[in-house]
Amino acid sequence: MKLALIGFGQAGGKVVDEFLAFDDRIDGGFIESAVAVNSATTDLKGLEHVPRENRVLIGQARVKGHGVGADNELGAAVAEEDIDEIQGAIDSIPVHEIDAFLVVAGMGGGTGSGGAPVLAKHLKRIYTQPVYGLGILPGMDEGGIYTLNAARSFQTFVDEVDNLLVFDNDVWRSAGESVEGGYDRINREIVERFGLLFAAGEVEEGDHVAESVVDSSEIINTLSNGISTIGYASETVETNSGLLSSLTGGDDFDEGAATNRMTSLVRKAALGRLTLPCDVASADRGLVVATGPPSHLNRKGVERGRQWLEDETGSMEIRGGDYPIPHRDEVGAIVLLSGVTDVPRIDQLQQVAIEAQETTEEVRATAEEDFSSLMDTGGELDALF
Ligand SMILES: Nc1nc2c(ncn2[C@@H]2O[C@H](COP(=O)(O)OP(=O)(O)OP(=O)(O)O)[C@@H](O)[C@H]2O)c(=O)[nH]1
Repeated sequence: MKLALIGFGQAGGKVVDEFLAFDDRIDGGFIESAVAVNSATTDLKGLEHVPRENRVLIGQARVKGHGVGADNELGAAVAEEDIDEIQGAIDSIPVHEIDAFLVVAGMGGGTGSGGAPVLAKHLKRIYTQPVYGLGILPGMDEGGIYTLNAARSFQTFVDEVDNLLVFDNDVWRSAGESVEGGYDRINREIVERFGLLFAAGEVEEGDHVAESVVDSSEIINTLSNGISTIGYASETVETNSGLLSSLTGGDDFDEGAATNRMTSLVRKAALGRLTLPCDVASADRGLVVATGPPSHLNRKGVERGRQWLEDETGSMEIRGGDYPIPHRDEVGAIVLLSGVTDVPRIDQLQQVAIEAQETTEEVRATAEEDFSSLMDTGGELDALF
């Protein structure tokens, strides 16, 4: 499906940059336009693939290009104040050509965490296309302010978008990895999963169209509301595209083995590491996509995988299809789980938000008490004079 990508904040911009590189690499054609929005000049300068004219600096009047320093209320305020600047870049997007907007942001910082929900609300008010979010959760060891920002803005972002796709940095960290090196690898993992999903809905005529190819309406119908997570599993295969194969006129492809392989890849994808770990059974809808060289994609395998997911989730809304990618030596299964509700990390974030709210109320109540006793003392003092 064709997307307009908008990266908000540093993480958002970097991930959008990586999406552009990925789309180019797989010849996916799923990105119509890409925009990056930030309150920090250096972050915008560091991007490689987002066109310069599509990089928007906001909040100049307040923070002079230095970022909002993890203050997500300020992030939201500068996004609201400079929404016209952002709209100026969006005006260059041929919106009638796109199937959806995707707003990408790290939930732990200030600019993206505060600004992404503001932008999503604005887009929904103006356009009829669905507006999806891709929210990146902070690692647990990043410090309280990051968790608190994520806890505060997560629900707002969910409420403003048609669906929030979630990636939890914490689950994808590797021990001993440098932060920067870690993000480069993590960003590749992000774009491979979400990119393959969106590219799946963008198979054009002449692109080896199989009967059961996934189309964008199936992705849109799966992403109906709430939050989503993605699982992915792949296996290297012999593509037999070499000289021997062209001489013998084909390969000794084993249909039964391909069916079993696909069924087990679907299970591995759903039960392995998800972008946001959750109880698979709590999903409301799902989509199974088989990717890889057309000769290795078989309908029975996808169908069995789809039925298995139906049993696991008890949902009647599990869709399935192919995304043929010629010249790839990997067969893979993408499992999109949407409307998931049993998510320990989100429960934990909600708890943090509740505690923060209670602390704020306690602080306010104590301040009010102190103030009124000060006033009483003031009254007594007045009486003395
Ligand atoms: N996956 C991933 N996460 C990142 C990356 N860079 C930062 N993050 C995460 O994003 C959060 C910080 O958000 P940023 O995007 O850096 O902050 P910002 O929105 O630019 O806001 P300010 O810097 O406060 O103005 C942290 O929780 C990091 O874990 C990245 O390249 N990839």
